[in-house]
Amino acid sequence: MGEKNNSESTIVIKGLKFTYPGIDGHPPPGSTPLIQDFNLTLNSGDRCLLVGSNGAGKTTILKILGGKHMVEPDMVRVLGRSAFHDTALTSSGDLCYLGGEWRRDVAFAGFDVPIQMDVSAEKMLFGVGGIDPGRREELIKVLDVDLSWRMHKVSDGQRRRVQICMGLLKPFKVLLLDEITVDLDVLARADLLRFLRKECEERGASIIYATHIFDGLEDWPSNIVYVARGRLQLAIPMDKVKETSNLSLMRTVESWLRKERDEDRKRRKERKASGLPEFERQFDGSRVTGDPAGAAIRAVNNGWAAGRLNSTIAGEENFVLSSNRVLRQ
Ligand SMILES: Nc1ncnc2c1ncn2[C@@H]1O[C@H](COP(=O)(O)OP(=O)(O)OP(=O)(O)O)[C@@H](O)[C@H]1O
Repeated sequence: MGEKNNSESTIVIKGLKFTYPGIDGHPPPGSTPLIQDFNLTLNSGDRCLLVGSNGAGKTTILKILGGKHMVEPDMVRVLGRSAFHDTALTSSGDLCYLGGEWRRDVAFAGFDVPIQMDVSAEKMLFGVGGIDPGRREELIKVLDVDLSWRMHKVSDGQRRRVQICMGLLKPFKVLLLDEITVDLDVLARADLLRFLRKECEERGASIIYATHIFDGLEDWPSNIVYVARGRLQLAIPMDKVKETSNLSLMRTVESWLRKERDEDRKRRKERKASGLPEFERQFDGSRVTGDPAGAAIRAVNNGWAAGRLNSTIAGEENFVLSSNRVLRQ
């Protein structure tokens, strides 16, 4: 973890920089990168908790690591290879990403399977070839899956259990989890976390887990990584966190986020006072992030685009301003 870089390193991020492309497929000219100056090394066996406020860039980082966004090959190495360019990393199951669109479909070794069709859990879990039967049995037990469940008739949490079970069938070397345990009941979550811990301790797998739910996580991570505004703020072993703070994990993270929010507010106030736009990442000609509704309204008021705005966009996350309307992403 941190600057250590040895033969056991499973993830090496060096000077990562990333900007989402605009509507023309290219980063908007002059835009500030969303992710910048990001360096991190993770070693075999690390269980890393990725924390940060909404919009900090956690999903973006996990997707880059999962090979879903292209970056220069030297910026991100997973198991010594470029996750985006080396598709064998995911198809072999060595690199596994569970999150995002995966919540709707099951992504298994590069294939997406709709999760709501009329199919039994058994068919899903036994329909995949080349799986160690012992591992499958263990996962079915850990996630307490009833093989007779019909996927279109089960609850969200039951469906999620089958999904997670599918996702973990192949013995991954690097696992990226993006807030996937939200629907699980306390028992399922605890058992899954125990299983994942064992995978790291016994097989030397590495896991990065992005979550806002700290319940039951107190003793799970070996490291914690805190990201704010796409920049790495902290990457430390959990022992260090415990040494420096006697607060619970949740309270510790809460204190970091409060400090960040107060600093953000102060910065915005200062920018406003000096006549600069309140939000740094606002209308850039094609895309609005940050406070999109506010920035979009300001952009339109300033004559940058003829907008079709109404109250329904307030509070939404992402907009593209086209020449005559605001499109929600
Ligand atoms: N496809 C996209 N195009 C443009 N900007 C995007 C896109 N996806 C996300 N963003 C922006 O990137 C920033 C980081 O988003 P990201 O989803 O990585 O944050 P996060 O830390 O995972 O947030 P949360 O905790 O809410 O899930 C946000 O400001 C968001 O608006």
